[in-house]
Amino acid sequence: MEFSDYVTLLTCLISISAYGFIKSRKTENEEQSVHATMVGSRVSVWSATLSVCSGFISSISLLGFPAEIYYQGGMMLWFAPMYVISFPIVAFVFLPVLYRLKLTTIYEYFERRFDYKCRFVTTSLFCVQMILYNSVALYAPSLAIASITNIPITVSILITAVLSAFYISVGGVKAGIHTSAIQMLLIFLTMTFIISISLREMSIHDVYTSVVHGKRFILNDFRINPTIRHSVWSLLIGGTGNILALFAANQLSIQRYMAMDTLKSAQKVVLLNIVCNTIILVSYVSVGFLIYAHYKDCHPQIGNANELLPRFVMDVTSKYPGSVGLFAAAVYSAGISTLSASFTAVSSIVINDVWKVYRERRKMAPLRNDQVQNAMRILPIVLSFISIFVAFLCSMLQSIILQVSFIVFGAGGGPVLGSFVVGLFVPRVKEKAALVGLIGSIIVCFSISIGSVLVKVKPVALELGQCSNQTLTYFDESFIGAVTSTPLVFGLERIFAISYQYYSIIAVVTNVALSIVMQKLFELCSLTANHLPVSHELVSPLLTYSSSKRDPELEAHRTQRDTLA
Ligand SMILES: O=C(O)CCCC[C@@H]1SC[C@@H]2NC(=O)N[C@@H]21
Repeated sequence: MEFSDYVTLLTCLISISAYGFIKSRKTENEEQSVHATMVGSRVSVWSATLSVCSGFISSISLLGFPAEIYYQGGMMLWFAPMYVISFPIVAFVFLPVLYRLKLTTIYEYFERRFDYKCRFVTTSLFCVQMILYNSVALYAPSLAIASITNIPITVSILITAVLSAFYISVGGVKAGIHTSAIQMLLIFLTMTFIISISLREMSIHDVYTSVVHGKRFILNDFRINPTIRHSVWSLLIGGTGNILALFAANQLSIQRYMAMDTLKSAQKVVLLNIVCNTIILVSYVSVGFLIYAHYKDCHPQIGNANELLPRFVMDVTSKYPGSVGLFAAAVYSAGISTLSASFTAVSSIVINDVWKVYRERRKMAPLRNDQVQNAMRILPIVLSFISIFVAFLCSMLQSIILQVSFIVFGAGGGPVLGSFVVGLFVPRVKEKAALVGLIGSIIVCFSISIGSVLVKVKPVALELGQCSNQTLTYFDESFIGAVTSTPLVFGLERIFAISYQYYSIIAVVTNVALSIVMQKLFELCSLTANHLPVSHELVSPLLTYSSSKRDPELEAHRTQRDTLA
């Protein structure tokens, strides 16, 4: 990186920090309640939309998606129709319940619907999931920065962690929401810049011809084999599961929705995310295709697939002063916005679902505002130390970070989503059965995730170009989904080879099925009396609506009961 790049990088980062700081100072006295400290309040729809969008667009997506397209082709574009299916489900199926119950964290729901044990297991799972995710999210920008500067990756990891903890401890959630909105705009700007600079050296027609010739213009893999990594089905069905796990059952998103004044504005935020996520997805695909077209005659030899985009930016845009710095700022801020948001989410969970509940159960005095505010400043710092440690471990792995994070969300978020679905749609299931369903789905998902490492899937070697005899071996292991490893007992290798996109759906199906079966069993053994009805506000309005249609008397009774209450 040149001097001008360092100036651009620092200017962007300092301006974003200053903006977050000023915004948070301005509103410091506005929000003193425990609720506001943890979820923020009165944020505009656009700020919240951009911040929800940026919540899960860290450097992992920024580096991972274009590399994925470059190595495997454009199938990921099927995420766009998948967003059109999944985000409305979040907005109209899950959000109304969260709003009706005025929850600060989603885990409160599990206690109200089931019991404290269910809340405890889902809370712990969330913390483990986010600590793993944070570590990958910390490693990704550090890797990018290390590959375009002389800064060693270890130093880069430390700087990123300190900056994210700083954002939150200085400004609280509100600063996080405002800075992440600005950071999202910076990401859009940078992607547009990379695309326009690249299109100066090749025409759209050249790019199209190259990707068609290089078999990257793949959009029509309709095979139903679940071991195919990216088929239309794995991306539509499995992708929907992933989006629901991320945007309906993850506190990182929920805390942003709950910062909206009304359900309607929160729903708008979720629906606008279809637009934001589609725009950014189209930019990943365009950049992936541009990278392929640029290197079609001589592909770069890089140590790690995630270094592909930084290398391309260095090769193509470095003649424009400050452009590499702009890219570095976007990658860094993508990382920082996600990290700061997830540090806040985990801190808020530890306070609300562990500390507060512990005191309540011990009949101790409720937490004071100043205690909550101090904890919200200190906890992000503690969490960043833990993440730094795990990120150092990540730097020893040579894994594909995008896939790793989807596995973490699938195995960690899928079971929680499953319990949410059981809670909302299967009123018959009570706490004991729900807990077995939850733990069963965690065991299944973790086993598949760990097992997937054991299975070697047939690699596809692709011609790289005329400049050497290299062959392309990244990312393509499960391209055709043919399992070639030694068969395991009971044909387990087929299960372990299932596309990582399906992990959330597998978790949901396992959780729901197991909960229903166990409930039946418990009822048969009379372990759980099934007489007590579940409060109607804890089940999906869709269910109460349809049951009231069938049973108007029941609904009349409920209305009367609610009026009295
Ligand atoms: O980038 C990350 O931190 C992890 C990967 C998350 C992928 C999801 S898919 C929907 C949303 N849009 C993106 O561009 N990335 C996230």
